[in-house]
Amino acid sequence: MKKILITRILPDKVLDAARAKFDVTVRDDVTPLNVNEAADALQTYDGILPTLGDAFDATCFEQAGKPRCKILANFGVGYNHIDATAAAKAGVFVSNTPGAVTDATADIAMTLLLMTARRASEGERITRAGGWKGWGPVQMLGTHVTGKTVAIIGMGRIGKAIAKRCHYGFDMNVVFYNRSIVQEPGVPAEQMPTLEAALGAADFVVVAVPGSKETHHLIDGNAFRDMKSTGIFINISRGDVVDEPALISALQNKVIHAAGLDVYEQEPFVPEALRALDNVTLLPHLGTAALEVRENMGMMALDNLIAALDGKAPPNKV
Ligand SMILES: NC(=O)C1=CN([C@@H]2O[C@H](COP(=O)(O)OP(=O)(O)OC[C@H]3O[C@@H](n4cnc5c(N)ncnc54)[C@H](OP(=O)(O)O)[C@@H]3O)[C@@H](O)[C@H]2O)C=CC1
Ligand SMILES: O=CC(=O)O
Repeated sequence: MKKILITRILPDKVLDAARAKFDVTVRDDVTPLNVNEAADALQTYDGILPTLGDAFDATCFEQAGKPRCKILANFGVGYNHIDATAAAKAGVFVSNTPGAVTDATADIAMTLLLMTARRASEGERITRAGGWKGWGPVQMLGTHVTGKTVAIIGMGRIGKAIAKRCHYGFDMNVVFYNRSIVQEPGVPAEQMPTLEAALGAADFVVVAVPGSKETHHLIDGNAFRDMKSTGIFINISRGDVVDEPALISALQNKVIHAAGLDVYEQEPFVPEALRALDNVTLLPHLGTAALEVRENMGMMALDNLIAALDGKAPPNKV
């Protein structure tokens, strides 16, 4: 039986399906594999089902030499923790789970957008603490969402699903910035020629690009200065797409109005300065956290792994 490593506990449905085919080791830990552990896994297992943050970087492939492993079947669409070029050189397939994550992640973007605009987490904290003294017409006034302009940065699968929700659900005007021309944004939407133009046009900015060398700190201090001072910033992509200290400074100095975040530069570390701010909504990377979604992601990753260990190209090879 082929030996595989699953680097986090997955839903039972996925683990049962994996155990029916393979000799499975499941790592019972929520911290990512470090470089040494990742290199060791490449030498020990025929296939690996890694996820967020597991350090399959260039150093790990150098360390592993000629690996036993044939595939890194990533659990998730974002694979910025894997050096796909180094993997290809080492003869290791890399696959991901596109599509399985799209709607759930778009829903979390909308959750953040609404919660932040309407000060929902702040209100919840007050209510839970017994601090609500009664309804008042000028109490806890937030930002109205319907009819406003949203700028989507990265108009791929998730960006388009967010655009659909904004346009059809909230009558919002959609503009976007994307690396290449998008022929079919899925809703009436204007592609902006520059990031600056998109940021400047919007009441809400939602970031949905992949993490990569190219997108590292794409959103920096200048980007926040390009936004309206009433603007609300949402990030569901990867933490390091945003310069976090610049975001904190922009919030503290009222360069922008508020922010809603699902991802952070050094997860699970969330800076105290961010946690101290009332005008931010902070979620613990909940984008795909729904059982059916995690099952679908797992089964998709497993299909990729099975294909590669049968000597075929995985269906979702990146
Ligand atoms: N919070 C969470 O739990 C989740 C987060 N994610 C994150 O969301 C990301 C996006 O996923 P998905 O929509 O499926 O990916 P896609 O590949 O479908 O979309 C990414 C889009 O970003 C664009 N893009 C890439 N680089 C740049 C750039 N430098 N400037 C502007 N646009 C750029 C791409 O443009 P082009 O057309 O040129 O390629 C593409 O349209 C994932 O990579 C992952 O990091 C995903 C799932 C859950
Ligand atoms: O962050 C999750 C992913 O699928 O990427």
